Amino acid sequence: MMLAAEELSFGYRGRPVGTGLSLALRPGEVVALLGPNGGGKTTLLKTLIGLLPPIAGGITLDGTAIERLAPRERARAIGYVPQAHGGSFAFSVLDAVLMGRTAHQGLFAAPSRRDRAAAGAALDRLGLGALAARPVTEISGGERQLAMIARALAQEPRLVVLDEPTASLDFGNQGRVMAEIRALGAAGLGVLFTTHDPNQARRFADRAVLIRAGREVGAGPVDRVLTRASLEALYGAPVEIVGGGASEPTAFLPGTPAPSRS
Ligand SMILES: Nc1ncnc2c1ncn2[C@@H]1O[C@H](COP(=O)(O)OP(=O)(O)OP(=O)(O)O)[C@@H](O)[C@H]1O
Repeated sequence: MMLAAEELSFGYRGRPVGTGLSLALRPGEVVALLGPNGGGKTTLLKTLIGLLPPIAGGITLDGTAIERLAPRERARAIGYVPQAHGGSFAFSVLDAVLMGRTAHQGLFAAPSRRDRAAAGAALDRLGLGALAARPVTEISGGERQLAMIARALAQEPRLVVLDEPTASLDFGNQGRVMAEIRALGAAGLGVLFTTHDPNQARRFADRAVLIRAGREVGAGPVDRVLTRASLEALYGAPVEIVGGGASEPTAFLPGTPAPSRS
């Protein structure tokens, strides 16, 4: 399944955020979307999945205009993990994940055995099995974020769109979630995620799209697009590059180094 946007203008009523943006997400491909705060990443994601109407331009899923698909068809095709937020109702973790199955169920139908199996598998995959019965209001922010990812996976979508999926996660869980995202790509899903960490994009994504003030300023394979110069231009701030020897990994560091402390 392919998601494509052509010459998209997007934004809110009376407040355009971005223009002239074209982007394609193909099966088996992991794409990272990077850019400064307020640059339009979340607005673009919401537009791509049909939560916000485009101001101009078109979005298609396998060639069909997205607005011609019923919300249920869209929900089956694309899993969406919004940016982490605090307040929610005291559903159990399992029930929250089961809600990802809504697009597969009949109206008001109780979850089927298949729904429960998909939810259980998604919980186990993210290491949340032991938390299944806990209210989502009584788990940590990071655990809630993992539960939201499990909910999107329980949906068994063909494409997954994630807004800062590792924002509140500890170092170990960042690695676990990114490995999971990589695995989704390897399993043939198209994955689009936003991140503020170019190292994460470089390590786990195939392609990167850079947006600034709602306009694309770079797109292509991560090794080509993510350079010191492109990141300094993207964020308008100095970036240092470390490593990069023959067998050494390269990493980007924000800012300039502190003066020697010795
Ligand atoms: N509901 C809204 N109504 C009107 N304007 C909004 C709304 N939400 C966000 N904006 C504005 O749209 C612009 C883009 O915001 P958006 O959240 O898409 O940026 P972002 O790149 O995701 O930022 P961040 O990295 O800080 O999450 C900003 O100027 C923001 O103030």
